[in-house]
Amino acid sequence: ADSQLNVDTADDNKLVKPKLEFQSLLQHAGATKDTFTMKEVMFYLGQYIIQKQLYDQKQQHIVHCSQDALGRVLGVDSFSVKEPRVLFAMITKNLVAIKT
Ligand SMILES: COc1nc(N(C)C)ncc1-n1nc2c(c1C(C)C)[C@H](c1ccc(C#N)cc1)N(c1cc(Cl)c[nH]c1=O)C2=O
Repeated sequence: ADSQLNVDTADDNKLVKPKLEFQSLLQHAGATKDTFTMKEVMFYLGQYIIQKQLYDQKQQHIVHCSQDALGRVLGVDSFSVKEPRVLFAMITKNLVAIKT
């Protein structure tokens, strides 16, 4: 099944399909389609975080999302943008690799 294919976060030619709640979050950030490259996913999520000012005013690499759909989707109350492995692990749980 598709969800068994591991989402290749490095290969920007691979397309991924966000699961339902994640899809609506990306649309909130301006996305108008339902399949993305990983770079596009990170771009829209980044826009979402900046637009909703979810970052910590003091330590701006910390994102607080416990009161936001982002926290429900990623399954954490906060995270640091400086931890790529942790970030990609949380995000890829919400994506399905598209067979191409
Ligand atoms: C709080 O963050 C920031 N705050 C500020 N202020 C001035 C307050 N300026 C820049 C950033 N910032 N730094 C990084 C990112 C951002 C914005 C776009 C959220 C992106 C990023 C991080 C997390 C997600 C998710 N969910 C999506 C994209 N990012 C990335 C991290 C990784 Cl691992 C891959 N690609 C990225 O763009 C960074 O390193």
